[in-house]
This record gives sequence, C-alpha cells and structure tokens, in this order.
Amino acid sequence: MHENIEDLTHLKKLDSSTVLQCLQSRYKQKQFYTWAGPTLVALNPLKDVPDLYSKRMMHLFAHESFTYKTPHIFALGQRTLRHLQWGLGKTHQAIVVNGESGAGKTCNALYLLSFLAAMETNNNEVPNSSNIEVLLCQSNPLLEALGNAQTLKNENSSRFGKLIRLVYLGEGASTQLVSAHIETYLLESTRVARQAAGERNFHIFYQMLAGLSDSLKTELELKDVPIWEIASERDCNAVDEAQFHATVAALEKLSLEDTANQLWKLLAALLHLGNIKFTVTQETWTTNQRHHLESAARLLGLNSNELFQVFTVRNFQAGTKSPAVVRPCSSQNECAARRDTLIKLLYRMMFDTVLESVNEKLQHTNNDQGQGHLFTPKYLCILDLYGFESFQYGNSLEQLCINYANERLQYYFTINYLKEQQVHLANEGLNSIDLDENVLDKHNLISFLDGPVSVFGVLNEECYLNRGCDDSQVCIRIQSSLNERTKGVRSMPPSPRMPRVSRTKAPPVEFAISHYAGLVSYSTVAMLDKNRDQVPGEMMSLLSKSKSPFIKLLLGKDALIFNATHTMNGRRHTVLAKFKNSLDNLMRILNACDVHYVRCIRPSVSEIHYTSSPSQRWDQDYVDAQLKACGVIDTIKVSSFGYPIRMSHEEFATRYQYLSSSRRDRNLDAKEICRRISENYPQMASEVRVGNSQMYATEKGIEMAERWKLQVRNQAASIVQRWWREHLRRQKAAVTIQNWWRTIVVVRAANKVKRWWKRKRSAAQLLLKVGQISNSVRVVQRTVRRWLARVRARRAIRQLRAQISCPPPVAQIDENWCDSNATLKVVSLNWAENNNCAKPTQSPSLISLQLSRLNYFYSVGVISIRRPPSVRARFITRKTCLPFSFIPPKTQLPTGLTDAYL
Ligand SMILES: Nc1ncnc2c1ncn2[C@@H]1O[C@H](COP(=O)(O)OP(=O)(O)OP(=O)(O)O)[C@@H](O)[C@H]1O
Repeated sequence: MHENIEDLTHLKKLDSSTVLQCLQSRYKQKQFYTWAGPTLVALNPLKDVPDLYSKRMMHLFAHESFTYKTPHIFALGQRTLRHLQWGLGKTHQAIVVNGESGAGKTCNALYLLSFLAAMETNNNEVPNSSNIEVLLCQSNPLLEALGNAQTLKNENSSRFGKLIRLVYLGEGASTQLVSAHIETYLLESTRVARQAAGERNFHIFYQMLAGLSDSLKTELELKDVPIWEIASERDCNAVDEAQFHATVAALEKLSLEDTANQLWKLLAALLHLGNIKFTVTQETWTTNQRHHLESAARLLGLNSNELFQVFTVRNFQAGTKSPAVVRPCSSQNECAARRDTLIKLLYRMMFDTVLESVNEKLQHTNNDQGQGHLFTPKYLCILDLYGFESFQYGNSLEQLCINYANERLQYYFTINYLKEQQVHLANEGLNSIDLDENVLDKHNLISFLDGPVSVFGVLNEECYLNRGCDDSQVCIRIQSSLNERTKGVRSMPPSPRMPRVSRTKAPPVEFAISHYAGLVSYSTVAMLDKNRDQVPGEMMSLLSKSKSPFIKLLLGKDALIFNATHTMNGRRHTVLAKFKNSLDNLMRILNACDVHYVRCIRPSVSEIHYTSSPSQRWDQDYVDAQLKACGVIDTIKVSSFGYPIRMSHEEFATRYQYLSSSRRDRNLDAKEICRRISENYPQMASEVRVGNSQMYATEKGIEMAERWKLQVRNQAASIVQRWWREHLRRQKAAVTIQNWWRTIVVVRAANKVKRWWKRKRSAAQLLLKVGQISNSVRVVQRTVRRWLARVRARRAIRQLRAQISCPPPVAQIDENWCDSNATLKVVSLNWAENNNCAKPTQSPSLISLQLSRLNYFYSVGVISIRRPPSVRARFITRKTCLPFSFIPPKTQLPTGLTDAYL
C-alpha cells in the first residue's frame, strides 16, 4: 500500500519514486491536488470533474477554516487572500502557475481568478458590470482568441505568458479589489506567419472566418478565396463560430466595439498579405496575387506599390548621415521573410494595443473612488508562464528564453524556500543550514546564461557588432566563452557542455545546457536572426504613412516602444536583452511578494481522462519528467536540505523506544523519550535533532538509529533464544522423567494384574474342570432324549401305518365354502390320535372336509384355521406329539383365503 498523504514533504522517504507512487494513488482516488511544502501540485484530470470547482466548493473554501489544509486551488487562493488581507508575511502576494503545455496552467489560473472574483462579489453589496472581477472574467475570451492556438499538445494552448496583477485597497475584511493589470511575455508571433504541421494559427482567424456576417466578409474581400495560406478556412471547426460570438460579446462588454471593426480589418489584411507570393520576371519582382496585394494595401491604408516594394527591395545605410543604398532582394525566401516580418509586426502591435485597451478598462473603475488614498495598494499577482521546454531537435532562441525564465523562477523559489527553512530551523532551536553551499550551483548556471560572458552575452554581442558570424562560429564562440567562465569556479556546476560535433566533422551548431530540469541541446541555426528580430526601417516609415487611424494608433504605441527598445548608442535591443529586462522587472515584482506556487502536471500525453483505466491514464516516465521539469523534485530536495527526515516526537519515540536505557523511561512523554535516546547515543547527536515541535534527522542519523535498534533487538533476541533453548531442554528432561516414572507405574500395575491374573487363572482352571463335567452330563442328557424321541416316533409310525388301512376322515363341505364373503372359510380339522376321522372342532357352521391327501402322509395332526384377512384370526392349537402337520399349498386353497398361521 502506497502512502497517500496530502503533503509530499511528509513522505517518510523523499525521493522521486515515492513521490510518484503517492501522486498516482491520489490520482486514482480522484484527488487531483497535493501539497509539496508551500507548493501545490495540480494533476490535470483532462475532463471536467463534477463538483470540483462548483459554487458549493467555493463557498466551502471561502468560509470553512479547516479547508485551509486541504490541497485545492481554492485553498491556495483563500490562503493567499488571507495573507494579503491580514498582512501576514509580505505586503504583496503572488501565485506562480507553471507546468508544461497542456498541464492545466490556464485552467488553474482561471479557477483561481474566478474564486478571487467570487470572493470579491461576496464583498460587493451591489453587483455591477463595471466591477473589476466582472471585467477580468470578460477579458479572458478576448485574450484567448488573440493569444491561444491549437497545438499538437493542447487544443487551446496559450501562446504567451501572462502576469495578472490584482490591486487591492483596505485592511482585513474590508480589503477590496480596485483595479487590475495584465502584462504579457513572449507572444509567439512567428505562429501568425507559419505553423507546424497539425497545428493552427491563433483562434481569432478561424473565429472570424466562421462567424463574420456575409456583408462584412464582402467588405473585407474575404469571400470566394479558395485558400488562405496562413489560416485555412478548412481548419475551422464548430466551436469557432460559438467562440466568435463570445469574443464579440467580450469586446462589447469591455466597450471596445470600435476596436472590433478595426480588428477584423487588420486580420483580413494579414490574411491577404499571407497569400502574396513572389516571382521574378526580367530581374524585377512581381506577384500573381495582385488582388490580395491590393486588398491588403486598401485595408491597411497603404499604397500597394510601396507595400510591394517594401517586400522586394532592401535599403542599406552605412551611417545615419550617409545616403541609403537600395538593392532588390536576392531570393523569393528573402521577400517572403520580409512579408512575414510585416505580418508578425502588425499582429504583435495589434495584440499589445488590444491588451492596453483592456488594461485601461481594468484600471478605470468605480471601485477605487473614495478610499484610494487612505491605504497603500496591495498586489495579488497571478503568473501563468510557459513551462520548461525541451524538444528532441531544434531547440532555439524561444526555448532558451523560456528555460532561462524557468531557471530564474526556480532559483528564486529555491533561495526563498531555503531562507524559509533557515527561519523554520532557527525557530525549532536547531542550527540553520548553509545557504551559500546549496544555492551556489544554481546561481552559477544563471550567470552562465545571462552574465557578461555567457550565452546571452555572445549572442547579443554578435547581433550588435554584426560581424557576419555564421551559425557554427556562434556555437564555437559560445562554447569557448563558457569554458573560460568555468575556470575559476570552485566546484564544477551543471554547466554547458562541449558542442556536439558529428562524425562527418560538419561544423558544430549545437550546444547543450544542463538545466535543473534536465539537459537541453540548443541549435544556433538562425539564432542570431531571431535575436535581432529586425524590422526594416523602410517598413516602419511605410507604416507611418498609413491612412488607417488604427495603424496610426498601433504605430504610435510601437513607436514609443521602438524608441524604448534602443540602447544609448542608438542600437536596437535584441530579443534576449528585452526578455531579460522584462524578466528582471518580473523578478522585482516577485521579490516584493510572498510567492505561492502551483505546479501543473499532465498524467499522460494522450487525451485519456481520469475515468479511463488507471494504466491508460498514468504515464510514469512522462509524469516523472514533468515533476523534474517543474521543480517538484527540486522542491522536495530543498525541503530535505539539512534534515530531510522529519517525524513527530511520538512516532520517533515509538519507533526507537528500545534505544532508551531503562524501562522506566518509557513512561515519560514522547519528547523526553526522544531527548533521552539522543543522550544515550552521543554519536547520533548531530544527525538526529530534537526540535521544539518535531524530530529532525539526516539519512545518516536514521541509518544509525536503525542500526542500533537492530543491535538492541538482536541482543534481546539472543537472550530470548537462550532462555527458550533452556526452556526446551528442561521440558525434554521433564518428559524423560515423566516417561520413566510412567513406565515404573505401568510396570507395577502390570505386575499387580499379573498376580491377580495368576490367581484368577487357577480359579478358572478349576471352574473349567467343573464345566467339562457338566457338559458331559448335558451330552448324555441330549443323547438320552434323542433316543427316547426316536423310540416314540417309531412307535407312532407304527400306529399310523396301522391306521392307514382305516377309511380317510370325512369332512362335510358347506356349499358356499369357496365364497370369499363367507364368514368362516376354512375349518380346522382335529385329528385325534385315537380317531381315524377328521372332525371340525368348533362351530359355527363348520365344514367337514374330505382330506384325501392325508392318505399320503404317515402321520396325523392339526390343520390350521384359515380366515379371511378382515377377520381377526383366532387360533386354537393343541399340543401334539406329531412332528409334522399338513399344509395344503396356496394354489390349492380356496380363492380369497390366505395363510394365517401354521
Ligand atoms: N482542472 C481541470 N479540470 C478539468 N480539465 C482540465 C483542468 N485543467 C486542465 N484541463 C484540461 O486540460 C486541457 C489543457 O489545459 P490548459 O489549457 O489549462 O493547459 P496549459 O498548461 O495552460 O497549456 P498551455 O501552456 O499550452 O496553454 C484543457 O483544455 C482542459 O481540457
């Protein structure tokens, strides 16, 4: 039976297999949440679970204090809100939700948000559609439409990271949500121009194609186009139309109806742009999709020729003062790349602008009036960021950024958690742990990534200096700079490895980094281009000439960003530099907060949900990899720094009571017993510590305790065995004595019997002699009697022979003698010895019967009386000296008569 407990750090053995078993057994029991110290591990049920997030549950978690400890996303929300309201810990609170794609980050963040919104609605006496919690929930479908897409792993995958910052004012129960702000990270804008096989573009394209009215489609020239290259209409599904209405409703509720029309126009322009292809005729670039070019230019408020020129002609400028040199693009791919750059740029600007409008709505509400100045605002931040990513091939700049962010978040978590542990151990009256020792490795790895001489350093430098390094040179530079960095390091941390060189001696384009979640191999192919993310200047100046107010609006904001993203020397910031800045900013926010973590885990790659068989829905290796990637194993390792094994005083005392010196100790209280035990074994003192609230032990300490316990037991066992053997020997001896004594008793008894028997035998012999005499007498008597009988018989025969000459006895026969109903059917004939005739001896109506057969016999006697069965037979018998009587055979009896008696 696996341990099934609500907090993984309470497991007796803190290793990944025990953690896996525990989580699996909880998943089987439909318990999808588990604590891992301060972290909440959320297993994805992959389907709606009845009542898991219902209003009843919200109410329960909002009002019942015992639910605090129950692992659930609402419990975490409740705990965080309480900390914020009552000023427990830091002023600001943050919840970081992470996990791999499809693990349930967005769902959990949404449930959390809806719980916080419900708590707020409870506080608001009058529900108001302009309340922040209502607006926040409305903004979700809009952001999902613009920023989510169908991927191979998840039908509704968020392709951007987001930080939702809820601003509260007030103290205690009167704390109120007054505004909110949503910040996004790393929108995957490459998806607008190109998607991997089996994946889709952002939902908004399909929603628009499925839901727009015919008139609007005609206006945007979206009708009768066989195929859209960037978002095929064939990929639209039934859900898209319904979601289109949800998006439109969200835009209306956020009062962004005007933006909606501009949005459709811009998206239609992107569809048209995506369909433009390039051909070269007489050394000039042309296109066969002129109508798409015209439509795109019209919708963007641009001149179509100028637009086409931006795609096909490049401007070079050596310095700010020297004139630009104009050259046509050298290949179709180059033209397509410039077209895609414009598509990406416009989409990104549109996404940022819509987000900004949403943020404006979330900031200007009625709630903050009146009390805003009395209290300092408190933030509750929800961070839903990409999880750690590692593909078998082609990990590039995006994965480097994502994994760097996760590495920093994990480092942040480790540092904070270790500090907490330090405080905890100090409160327990124990030595604190050496923080530097434990976090040095992690810190080193981050500096390998973003330090002055690091992966980021090399990539940025190559972008700024523009020395024309190819992909393999970049790879070699990364490696050599990292080798230099590792020289002075005290202990060799998990570090970037040598670039992999294939056997064909092809130039290396891969380097690998051992992250906390595992080794990731990155490819430097096109990494520099991605890092530059250059928008040609001529493209920006063309856009600035647009007649569309919406493009002007987008550009106005992006122009600000454009300026802000340039360094002091006028160079444009690279993607890595911008990302690092935004991450630094995020870390500053998190530093000001008490951070709570939700680690989402997907139990299997396929869409098999919790109602299927356990073997189908639980993929051990996949879950294990995720536990590592999202830092659960790391969390547990951190929990185990110092004294990884913790148990209550009672448990320790029960387990190791044999180690206390005397039996009397066992009557003491558990903590005192623990203290006595640790005093009895001073070698164990530094490994097993008696804390104020529980026992703390190292693996070594428990090993020692177990060894001594075994020793004590062995000693006790040998004493018991000795005693038992002694007991057996005594028992055997007793049995021998008993056997001997019983033999004596039996022999004595036997002798007694023998003597008695002897006496009896002589008496018997005497009696036998007497018996023999009496037997002889009886033989004589019998012989005499036989002889007498024979004599008499002979005499009788002689008399009978003499009578045979006499006439046979005559019996009178009644005429009804053979009637079965007659009262008396047969008579008896009395054969008198001295009479030759048979006569009936009794009336009534006796029948005299002629017994002719008697002639055949040589003796006389009595013939039995026969009566019908219904009549009770009465017999009259007389003694006779004759040995035989005559019985007529049944066949010769009159009908209805039976033998009654002989
Ligand atoms: N708590 C839950 N209850 C029911 N289903 C869930 C839950 N969490 C996730 N799911 C299911 O898993 C799917 C993926 O979840 P979600 O979109 O939240 O993953 P994600 O981690 O945000 O993925 P991505 O990083 O790709 O956006 C959801 O569409 C939903 O079907």
